[in-house]
Amino acid sequence: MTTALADKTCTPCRGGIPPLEREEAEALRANCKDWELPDDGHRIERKFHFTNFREALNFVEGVGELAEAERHHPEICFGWGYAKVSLQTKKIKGLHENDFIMAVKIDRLFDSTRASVADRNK
Ligand SMILES: C[C@H](O)[C@H](O)[C@H]1CNC2=NC(N)=NC(=O)C2=N1
Repeated sequence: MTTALADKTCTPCRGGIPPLEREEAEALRANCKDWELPDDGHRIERKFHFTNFREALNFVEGVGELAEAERHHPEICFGWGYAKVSLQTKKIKGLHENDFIMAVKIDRLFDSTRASVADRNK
C-alpha cells in the first residue's frame, strides 16, 4: 500500500539524481490539483488568495515553519491578499517527490487557515 503524500516527510536530497519526468510529475500533481506545472515542468506553483495582508502574512509564516520542519523550502512572493508559492528541488534543478509532499502539506495548511477564518466570521 503506497503511503499518502501527506503522511510522508521530505527526505534529504543530496543531488545527483535526475528530476522527475513530466509524466511522473503530472501523476503526482493529481494529489494537489490546484498547483500548476508550467511549461518547463521543473517546478510547481500555486497562488493563494486572502482577505488582507495580515492573513497572507500569517499563512507565509506557517509555510516557513513547515519548510523548516521538512527541511525543504519554497520560494514565496506575497502581498496584500495573496501569496504565490513555488516549489522546486534546487539541488537537482527540477521536481522531486519532496516538492509534492510540501504541496499537499501547504494545501492542508491553507485549508486550515480558511476554516479558522470562517469560524471567526460566524
Ligand atoms: C542542507 C539542506 O538540507 C539542503 O540544502 C536543502 C535545504 N532545502 C531545500 N529546499 C529545496 N527546495 N531544494 C533543495 O535542494 C533544498 N536543499
